[in-house]
Amino acid sequence: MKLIDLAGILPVDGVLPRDVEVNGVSSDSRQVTAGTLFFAVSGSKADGATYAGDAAKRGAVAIVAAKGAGLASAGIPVISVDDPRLALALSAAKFYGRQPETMVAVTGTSGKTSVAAFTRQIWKHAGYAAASIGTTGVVAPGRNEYGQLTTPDPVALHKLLAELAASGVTHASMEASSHGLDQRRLDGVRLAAAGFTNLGRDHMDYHPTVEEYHRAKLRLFDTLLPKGAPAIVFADDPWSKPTIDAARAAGLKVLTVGRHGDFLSLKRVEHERHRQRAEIECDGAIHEIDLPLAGDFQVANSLVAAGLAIATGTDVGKALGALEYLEGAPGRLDLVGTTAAGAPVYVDYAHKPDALENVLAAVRPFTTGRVIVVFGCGGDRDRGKRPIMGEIATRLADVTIVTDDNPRSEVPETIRAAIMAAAPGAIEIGDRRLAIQEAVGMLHAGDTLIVAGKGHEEGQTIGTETLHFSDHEEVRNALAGSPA
Ligand SMILES: CC(=O)N[C@H]1[C@@H](OP(=O)(O)OP(=O)(O)OC[C@H]2O[C@@H](n3ccc(=O)[nH]c3=O)[C@H](O)[C@@H]2O)O[C@H](CO)[C@@H](O)[C@@H]1O[C@H](C)C(=O)N[C@@H](C)C(=O)N[C@H](CCC(=O)O)C(=O)O
Ligand SMILES: Nc1ncnc2c1ncn2[C@@H]1O[C@H](COP(=O)(O)OP(=O)(O)OP(=O)(O)O)[C@@H](O)[C@H]1O
Ligand SMILES: N[C@H](CCC[C@H](N)C(=O)O)C(=O)O
Ligand SMILES: [Mg+2]
Repeated sequence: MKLIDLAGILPVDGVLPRDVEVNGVSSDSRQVTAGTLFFAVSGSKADGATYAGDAAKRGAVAIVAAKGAGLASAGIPVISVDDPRLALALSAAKFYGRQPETMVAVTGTSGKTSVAAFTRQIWKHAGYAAASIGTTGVVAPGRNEYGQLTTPDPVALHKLLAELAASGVTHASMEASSHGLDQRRLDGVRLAAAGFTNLGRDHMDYHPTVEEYHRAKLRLFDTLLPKGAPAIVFADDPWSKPTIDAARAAGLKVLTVGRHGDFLSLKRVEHERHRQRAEIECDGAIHEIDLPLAGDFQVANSLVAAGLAIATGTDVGKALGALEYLEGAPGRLDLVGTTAAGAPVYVDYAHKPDALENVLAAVRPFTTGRVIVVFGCGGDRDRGKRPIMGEIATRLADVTIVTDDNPRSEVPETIRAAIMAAAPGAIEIGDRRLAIQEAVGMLHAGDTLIVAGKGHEEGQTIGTETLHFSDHEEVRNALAGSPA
């Protein structure tokens, strides 16, 4: 790519000859090689401007920096912009070029991974080559990779989108995290539609208030979606109305789903143990769907996913019919096994209050005995959620075992103590393996066990070390060793 190709994005004129070759874009000086355009962004730990000299030494062709960054001494040309993160996202989109023709994104506190996975499955069922991108990684035809971030950084994202498009993927669904939206990671993505699931307490270590957290999520609707594009909004959440209002004000075509939904209206749900029967009305016609997943929230996620698929051209009957074949995203109310007496054990990714509340409520209807929960809270994350989750667990479960999640740099006992302070009667077992064994050993016929917080994760981070750890493996081992 020539520098001039970025003319619509960056004020390149007069900085360098127009035909200078740019052979890469990066915001990480460590990734810079000869010919890379380096973007100095200010982050949570460092200011990229500090690394301008490093980038220059490694052969950067120029530096894109915030106005007033004062990089005159870097020794290479500096292009000043208002928003270097935005400039990076748009430049990465331009540099890598191709994206799947139909891209959708979903945001919300809970359900993003599930909705992205369901949308991919619906499209696949309808015959499209489809991909999903999110917390559990990238899934596409012939591709299944573990990922680091829920919303990848724009350079990695656009490289991936170009690869997917080149491999024939026409439809892709992705998660839009509040960090990703705030940090402009999605700004260069050409979105056809977007979805909203719900809003609850999350990432209070990053967003100062829940209103600001909501505003970050709203960028998807009021800034990123083109006017007139469909916004699929779950209608039964306390934050649905402000989201609908904002999407309408932004000139979007708002399609609501759920019990209060107009586009896909949920008329009735009958719970069975590991499945549920739902009656969904669309355009005056009732569709009876046998959903092979447990949990009210999975009905909500299925409706948002079906809404996204239908709004981007999938036939209604095909989209709703595909719900009968859905597989849950790994580690989301994931039935790992049952005891000999038939008590189910689920691994679930609930690591925030609303998710924990939902998952515990979801299993109650089919639990004739006790609901038992094993969970902890991650270190170096929002401390405020710890007592809230302790209260929810003891209110909704019959037996609560408080254990370690990813303690990271914090003292595990301190994290547990903060949960225990609001969890009267809870049992404390720091070692997650022992906690799972103990819980499985307690199960009688009719009981349900939820091991919450780590879902699909394959490691446990203690200090700076991540050791292999899988709730799925631990549950299977405990079930194999359990007598009853
Ligand atoms: C707090 C946060 O969101 N951090 C993300 C952010 O980093 P940052 O911009 O704050 O970077 P920084 O470390 O302060 O450095 C500033 C700049 O200096 C650059 N630098 C740094 C060192 C150097 O030698 N040279 C150099 O150029 C860095 O590359 C960066 O551009 O941008 C980076 C690139 O995109 C991300 O990798 C990084 O994610 C960190 C690892 C992270 O843990 N993020 C989590 C909190 C996150 O984003 N989570 C969300 C939501 C999860 C969910 O609930 O689903 C997600 O989307 O995954
Ligand atoms: N629609 C929903 N409403 C409430 N809780 C939900 C919903 N969907 C999922 N959950 C709960 O949240 C957990 C995470 O679900 P999922 O991974 O789909 O959401 P996410 O938004 O991608 O979360 P994260 O931001 O942690 O990646 C599930 O394991 C379940 O406990
Ligand atoms: N994307 C989230 C995942 C949290 C998962 C939980 N197991 C924890 O470690 O707190 C985060 O990094 O905050
Ligand atoms: Mg996710």
